[in-house]
Amino acid sequence: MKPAKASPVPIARRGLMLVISSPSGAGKSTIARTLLAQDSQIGLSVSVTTRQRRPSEVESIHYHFKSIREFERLRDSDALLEWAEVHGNFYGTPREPVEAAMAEGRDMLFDIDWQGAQQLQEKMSADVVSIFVLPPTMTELQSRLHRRAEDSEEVIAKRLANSRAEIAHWREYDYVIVNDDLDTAFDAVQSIVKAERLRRDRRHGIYDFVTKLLEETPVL
Ligand SMILES: Nc1ncnc2c1ncn2[C@@H]1O[C@H](COP(=O)(O)OP(=O)(O)OP(=O)(O)O)[C@@H](O)[C@H]1O
Ligand SMILES: Nc1nc2c(ncn2[C@@H]2O[C@H](COP(=O)(O)O)[C@@H](O)[C@H]2O)c(=O)[nH]1
Repeated sequence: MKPAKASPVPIARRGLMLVISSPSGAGKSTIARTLLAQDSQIGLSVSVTTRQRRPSEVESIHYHFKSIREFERLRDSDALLEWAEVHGNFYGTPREPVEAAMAEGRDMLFDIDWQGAQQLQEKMSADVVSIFVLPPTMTELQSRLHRRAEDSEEVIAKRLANSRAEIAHWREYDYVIVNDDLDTAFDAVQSIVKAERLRRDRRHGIYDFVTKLLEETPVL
């Protein structure tokens, strides 16, 4: 009897999950914004948070601002792909937009902390590409938080106090970049995205090739 021919199941090309983390003030949101402005193929995952809105922030563009009760309702109904308490507030990634983007092969950017990065890595490691951004010095980190002038002295002090513990997670990331000169740091991120897309597309191309190869009927 002839062995049954393997019937390969075609896989759709999935989107990249680009995770960017850093201690507060190192510049990840600045880099993320520039990337989103220059690369229309990447969408931003807009998080939910219980933090107070900053004067410069717009609802549903920067965050979905929620009460603690609303956040808990989302978390408890499994509507968040990951969540964490960061600097005394809750933050989480809405699940539905991410699953839709991945299934449609659209790339997504996540500006989330190391706890969120760990959770995405555990759940969707094949799709995750993670980047950790370091400040050039701790003094410059402090200056950037002051120059940004968006948070109170108390909040800045708390974020600086947390920065060393956050930096300790740098080894868990695929790439680590130092954001000294912004253009140089941005170039590095762009190169990472380009290389990872090539890797993903090549893997996908090889999959299609192998699928066709196995479908061939051998001439005996
Ligand atoms: N390379 C750089 N040189 C000088 N200033 C920078 C550089 N990168 C970012 N900044 C400035 O530093 C401040 C903090 O940047 P940003 O808000 O992007 O930090 P962040 O890492 O996203 O912080 P948070 O986690 O608190 O959101 C901003 O005022 C930004 O304009
Ligand atoms: N685990 C998650 N962390 C998140 C999310 N959204 C943002 N963040 C991180 O929180 C801190 C503080 O952000 P800020 O806007 O208050 O300065 C920063 O490290 C963000 O990356 C999330 O959905 N999940």
